[in-house]
Amino acid sequence: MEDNECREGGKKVRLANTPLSASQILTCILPSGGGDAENLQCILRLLTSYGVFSEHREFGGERKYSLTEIGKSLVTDAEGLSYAPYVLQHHQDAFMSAWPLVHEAVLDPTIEPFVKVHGEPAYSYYGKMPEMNGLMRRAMSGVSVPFMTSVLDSYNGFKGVKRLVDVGGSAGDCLRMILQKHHFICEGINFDLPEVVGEAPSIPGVTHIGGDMFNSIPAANAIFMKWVLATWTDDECKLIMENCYKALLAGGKLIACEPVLLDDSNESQRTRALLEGDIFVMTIYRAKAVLDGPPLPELLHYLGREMKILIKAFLMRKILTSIYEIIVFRWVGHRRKSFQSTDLVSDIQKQISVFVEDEVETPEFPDEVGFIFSPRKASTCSSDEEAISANEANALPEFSRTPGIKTFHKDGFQDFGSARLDGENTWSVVSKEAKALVHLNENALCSSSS
Ligand SMILES: C[S@@+](CC[C@H](N)C(=O)[O-])C[C@H]1O[C@@H](n2cnc3c(N)ncnc32)[C@H](O)[C@@H]1O
Repeated sequence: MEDNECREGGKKVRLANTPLSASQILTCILPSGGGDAENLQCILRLLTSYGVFSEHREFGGERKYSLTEIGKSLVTDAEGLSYAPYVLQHHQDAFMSAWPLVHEAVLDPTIEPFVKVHGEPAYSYYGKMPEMNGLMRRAMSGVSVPFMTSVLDSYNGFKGVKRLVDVGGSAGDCLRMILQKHHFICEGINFDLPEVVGEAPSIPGVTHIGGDMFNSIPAANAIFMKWVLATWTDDECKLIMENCYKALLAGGKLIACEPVLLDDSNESQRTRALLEGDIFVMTIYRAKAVLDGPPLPELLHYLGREMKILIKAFLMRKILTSIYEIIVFRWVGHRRKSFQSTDLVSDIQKQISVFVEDEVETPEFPDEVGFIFSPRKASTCSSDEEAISANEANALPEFSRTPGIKTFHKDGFQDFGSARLDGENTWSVVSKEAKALVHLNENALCSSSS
């Protein structure tokens, strides 16, 4: 029986959020009788004080309760989705046992509290517990579907993409929604850990591929990544993003969608949700261990100047001030030689000047503006011009957590402060996209604060 259904006289009925007393609610929970309505009332009153229920009481009469908007978000909808699995997921024993060690993250940030308790990182722990992985997938579906509805209403950057990979895509809901909206995308690849995609439902147009994003990522025109980077350290983010760079075909782009902290530590629900999320990640996922790898300037040089801006933005988390940013990177011209961001968020524009590296060629890509904003002909998968060649598609680079990058430019990171912009066209596109993002963030705010 669904959470918002009840039996009355042996018949299943859907409740219309009519205020009910504790004993009426108890009858819904335990149709065959029993239970203690008084104890239930204690819980209902507390939840009312937290805004999950509204209390209705005529003078001296019985207390009755109806669901508020927050309460409704915990009730499964017609598709079987709700925020409830997310709440349950965050309160599993394995997580709760890490919280008493949260102070350890301050004393010794190199091992996250979860690892201190369980002896291994969260994702490898889930991998051995199918029920934890299952709850994680349901939790992600419940929160991602409403979020993606808002993203897809506002964000227009999938145009022209033929092959899209969702890195860390869980059960594939985000990809399903993107493909349902954008029929020109011929192929969706849901890429996640083998034990996660192994249990994912089959989705038309979507291939589930199991793997490790720290090794390699399937080739694509565009990579979508939501709520993935936020759970990794800066060093790990660099490895993931480098693998994205290797996987993207010429003209491809990375669409990263991540929660970012607000500058102001106010008491709003939104700020609290973000700050709590940050501590959750710190406790469960994100130790600050330094991986073996190339020194930062080497990697930055290898990645190119625009990637430096994103990495720098991540290193300076504070400068990002919106709840969810979509940061899009587009590779233009020749792969590896140069690439140019066209979609940086406004906050980054204001606070980080663009670093122009002399060695990086100015991209020759006259159609860049049109690439994003001009209406494109509806394309089909058979277009030779845009189809990915078999060679390209199969060119999955092998990449380990210790990449052997040799190039080193000692001044790679020092010019970040210099105030040079690289072309009016790019920046007019940037500001258009930034406006769209502001709108998107407002939508995300509405959906997150409901
Ligand atoms: C917070 S969830 C986000 C899920 C999904 N993107 C969404 O927004 O609904 C992070 C995802 O990253 C996946 N993941 C973790 N480590 C990974 C790895 N090394 N390679 C690929 N995916 C990984 C997890 O299994 C999980 O599905």
